[in-house]
Amino acid sequence: MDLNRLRDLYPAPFPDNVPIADIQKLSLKKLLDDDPIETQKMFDILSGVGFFYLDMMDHEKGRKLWEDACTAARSGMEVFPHTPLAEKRDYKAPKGVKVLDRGYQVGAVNEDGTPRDSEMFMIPQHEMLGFGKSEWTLPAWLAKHEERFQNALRSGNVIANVVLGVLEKKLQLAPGTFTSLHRLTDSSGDFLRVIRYPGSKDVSRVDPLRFPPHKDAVSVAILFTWLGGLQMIAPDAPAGLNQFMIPDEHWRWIKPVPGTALINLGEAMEIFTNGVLKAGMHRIVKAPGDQIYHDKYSVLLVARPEATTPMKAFESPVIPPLTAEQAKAPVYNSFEWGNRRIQQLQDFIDGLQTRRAGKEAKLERSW
Ligand SMILES: O=C(O)CCC(=O)C(=O)O
Ligand SMILES: [Fe+2]
Repeated sequence: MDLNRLRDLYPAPFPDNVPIADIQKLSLKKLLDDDPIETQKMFDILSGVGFFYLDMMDHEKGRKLWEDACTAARSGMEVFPHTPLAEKRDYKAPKGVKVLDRGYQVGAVNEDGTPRDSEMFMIPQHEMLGFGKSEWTLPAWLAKHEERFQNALRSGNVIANVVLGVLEKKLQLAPGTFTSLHRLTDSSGDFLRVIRYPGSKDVSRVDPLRFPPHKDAVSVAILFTWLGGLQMIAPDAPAGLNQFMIPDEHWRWIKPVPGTALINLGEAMEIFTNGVLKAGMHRIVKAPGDQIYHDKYSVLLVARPEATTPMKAFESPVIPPLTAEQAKAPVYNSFEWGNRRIQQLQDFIDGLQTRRAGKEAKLERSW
């Protein structure tokens, strides 16, 4: 891969003196060919550590998605720093819709009006590709990039369904059990997210946490990122730690690998398989080493279950049946479930802000 063409995405090297996560790289071509060794590896990873790099370079569908992701990141570079905050904030999600599949979001804002930790915009797949009847349109500051977003969304759905197709087979579920719930045309809250984490000028004063520990409230997440900052919990960290209180020593850096996507599952897959598959916990901190001075961009594509899907376990010889206690829990549909999970994370973030500020503090949100 010609990294010279990607200088803008890799402005500084990843340092070699930080503890990195040991993450395997799988071949998209082999997964598409239903290679028994590669599909078994994927299943083992997704029922264990939860993250793998997917080589985008060994199949045409992967090369296409990689290009689309780089292009989406460059759209972010074009619009984020050059669009007034008020205009960005005008791109809102409708009230009550929490699944974060559309709109602009910014956390804390500096005194000079620039985002402190992160800013992001989301593009809803269903509307962006023109499915269903909808009045929805992109705001003016993003409209020029419409075709790029459409391309990335289409490519992302293809790759998510490769992963889901392998998983349903490994779980001895009927063909289509997962893939029929994640069609490109479904109304499901699938989205493209482009995130910018501003670089720091004064590193001594920065709060390292950019995005608190979380699991994604989705089925499959496909992440492209070029600078460090993303971390996962070390596989040998003690079990049962409070998700928000895990000490730094138990986190490992995820080193971005050119030409790959980082794949993890979200909590929907834990529910569908009653815990056989695992959603990887992750957080984002300031980029390591000299990367800290540069703006970091991420491009995330997610697949979610179709909106009316009941969020409960499927039956299969390899999925443990629900205990009597589990069976008592209410079953939400995918849309309700997604809204509740995001609300819970937001409540947590606001609680954290409040504790830090010593007084009631709610992040300003654009929805
Ligand atoms: O920016 C990243 O590396 C990951 C962002 C993330 O975890 C998310 O948007 O859910
Ligand atoms: Fe995430």
